[in-house]
Amino acid sequence: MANGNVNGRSRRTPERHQGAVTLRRDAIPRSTEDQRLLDSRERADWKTRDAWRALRILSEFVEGFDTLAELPPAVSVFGSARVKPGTRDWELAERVGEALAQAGYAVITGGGPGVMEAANKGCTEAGGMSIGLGIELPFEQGLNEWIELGIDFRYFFVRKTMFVKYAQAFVVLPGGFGTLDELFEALTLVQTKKVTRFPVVLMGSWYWQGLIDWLRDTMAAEGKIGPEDLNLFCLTDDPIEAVNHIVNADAELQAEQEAAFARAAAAQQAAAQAAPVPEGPDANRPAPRFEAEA
Ligand SMILES: C/C(=C\CNc1ncnc2c1ncn2[C@@H]1O[C@H](COP(=O)(O)O)[C@@H](O)[C@H]1O)CO
Repeated sequence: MANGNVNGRSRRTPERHQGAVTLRRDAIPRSTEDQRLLDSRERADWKTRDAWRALRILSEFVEGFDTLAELPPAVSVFGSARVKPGTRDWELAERVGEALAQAGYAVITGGGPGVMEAANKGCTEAGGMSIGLGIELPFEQGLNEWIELGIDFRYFFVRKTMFVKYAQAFVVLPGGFGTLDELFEALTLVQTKKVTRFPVVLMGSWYWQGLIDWLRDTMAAEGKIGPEDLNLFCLTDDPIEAVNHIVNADAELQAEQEAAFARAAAAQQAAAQAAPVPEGPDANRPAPRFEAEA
C-alpha cells in the first residue's frame, strides 16, 4: 500500500508489485501470478502461455540468485503472519531475531507481518541484516518496515528455494498452514538428503508439543516415518539455545567439509605419485643417468 493524503486524512492506496512493476488501483489484476499458473485449465493457448511463464519463472530465479549470492551466513525464520505485538509469540520471535543477529547471522523471513515482522525487528535493532522474501498475494500489504533487503516473488516455489539455499538453518515459531508447509518442506528435504545437515529448530513448546507427540505416537508408530526422523528437528523455547544449536551444527559441518577436502587432496596426491611415468619427451622428467654417473 502507498500512503496518500486526502482532505487532511491519510489514505492507503492499494498497490501490487510484480517484479519491477508497481500497479495501483484499477491496474491491479484480480488474481495473482501463482493463481493464473495453477488455476489455468483452458487448452487453447495453454502451450504458448505456459512456455512464456517458464521464462518469467526463470527470470525470478535469476533475480533471486543474483540478489542473494553475497549474503552473510543467514537463518530463515518462519511463523504466523497473524500474531500481534505484545503477545508471547511476538516476543519470542523478536528475541530470536536479536540472538541470531548477535551471533552474526542475517535473518531471512517472508517479509510479512506477525512473526516475520517481529524476527526482522529483533534482528535489525540488534544491528543484524534483515531480509524479506515477500510473495504476491491477493491482499498484499507490502514488506514490513524492518526489512533492509527485500525481494517480491510471484511464485511461491521460487521463493521457497531461496529460503533453503541461502540459509544455514530454519527456526520455526508457532504458525498456520504457511508455517507448516515451510516446516515440512525443510524436513522432507533433510529426510531425503536433498540437503545435508540442515538444523531445524522448533520454538514454542506450548504450540508444538502436541504435534511432536502425534509425530512420535502416530506417524512414527505406524511406520510412516522412521524413528530417526524424529531427530531431524529440535525443540526449545530459549533463543540462546536455538542459536547455539545452529552454531554447533555449522561448526560440525565445516569440520566435516575440511576433513573431506583434506582426504580428497591426499588421495589426489597419492594418485599422482603412483601414476606411471609417461613415455616420450617430458620436461619434468629427470634426464637419464648413465651407469658411470651412479
Ligand atoms: C495473513 C496475513 C498476511 C499474509 N502475508 C504474508 N506475507 C508474507 N509471507 C506470508 C504471508 N502469509 C503467509 N506467509 C508465509 O507463510 C508463513 C506464515 O503462514 P501462516 O499460515 O500465517 O503460518 C510465513 O513464514 C511466510 O513465509 C494477514 O495479516
